[in-house]
Amino acid sequence: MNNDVKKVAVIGFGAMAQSLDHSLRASGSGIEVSATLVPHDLTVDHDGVEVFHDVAALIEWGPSVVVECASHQAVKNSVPPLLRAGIDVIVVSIGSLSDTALLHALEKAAEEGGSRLTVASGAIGGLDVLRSAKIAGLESVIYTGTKPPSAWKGTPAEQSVDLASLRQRTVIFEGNAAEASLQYPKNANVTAAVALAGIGFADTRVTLVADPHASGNTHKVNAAGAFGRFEISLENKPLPDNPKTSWLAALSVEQALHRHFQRIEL
Ligand SMILES: NC(=O)C1=CN([C@@H]2O[C@H](COP(=O)(O)OP(=O)(O)OC[C@H]3O[C@@H](n4cnc5c(N)ncnc54)[C@H](OP(=O)(O)O)[C@@H]3O)[C@@H](O)[C@H]2O)C=CC1
Ligand SMILES: O=C([O-])CC(=O)C(=O)O
Repeated sequence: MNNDVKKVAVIGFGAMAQSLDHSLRASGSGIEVSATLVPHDLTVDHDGVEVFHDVAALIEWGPSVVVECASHQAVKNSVPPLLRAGIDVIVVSIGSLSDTALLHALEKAAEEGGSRLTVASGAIGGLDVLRSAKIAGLESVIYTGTKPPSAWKGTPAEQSVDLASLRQRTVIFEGNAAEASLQYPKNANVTAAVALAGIGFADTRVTLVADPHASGNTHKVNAAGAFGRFEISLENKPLPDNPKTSWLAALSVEQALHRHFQRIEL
């Protein structure tokens, strides 16, 4: 891998990828999005971004790193061939990794290609603490995620509550991180990040809440283990184009990209 070549491609060009693109252009860092892999025709509102519909064509173009900002399906379909081709990938649709077979396939593809898969921290923090604490043994990890009703549109929550007429804080899901990741692929990637860093998908307890009084996306983690106790709470602002997605998730991808090109990872 030559870290001096900065041919950055993104998978998807929705709210997060566009936020990343604008932020990188404004940063003056010399790192910019130069290509995107999307499933349909798309007009990119400025020059300099090549649009691909086929992962083979993207591989041919020769990205130095690819950032997935799309979907669980994109991780499954597009990331293994990229890794096999020796291209490093940063993923943010982390809930896809609850599929153990996919995780193994990604590891095998990276081994074959001599490439590296990086999991962005996304909209959550404290993952370093969980990773360290896990070594001495974690007893419990509890995640609670709260978003305004509009963020739960198009999810299974609509089957149990009328989101439009909600007047009070309402629990829409209780279960573990494996179930949350599968049932809420656009809202519960953070539970997968917490599970992977900590006690695993089966044992990470998850509560998801729709709250008409919430102004943003709140993520809380409580953990206990041999190391002691840990509590973190984030009040994230959503991206203007997608109430489901926190701005912090886009920023986490941007910092993962900066670290990718650093000789010393700070
Ligand atoms: N780890 C974390 O904390 C977080 C992770 N996420 C993940 O990031 C993803 C992107 O978020 P966001 O940008 O806000 O979502 P958006 O829905 O705004 O954009 C996603 C874009 O990706 C495209 N897309 C979907 N599947 C594929 C595919 N297989 N190949 C190429 N493009 C594809 C979509 O196209 P189309 O519209 O045609 O479907 C859409 O344009 C989410 O779906 C979620 O999985 C989001 C928030 C937090
Ligand atoms: O962006 C967020 O606040 C969390 C999110 O959507 C996810 O974890 O999928």
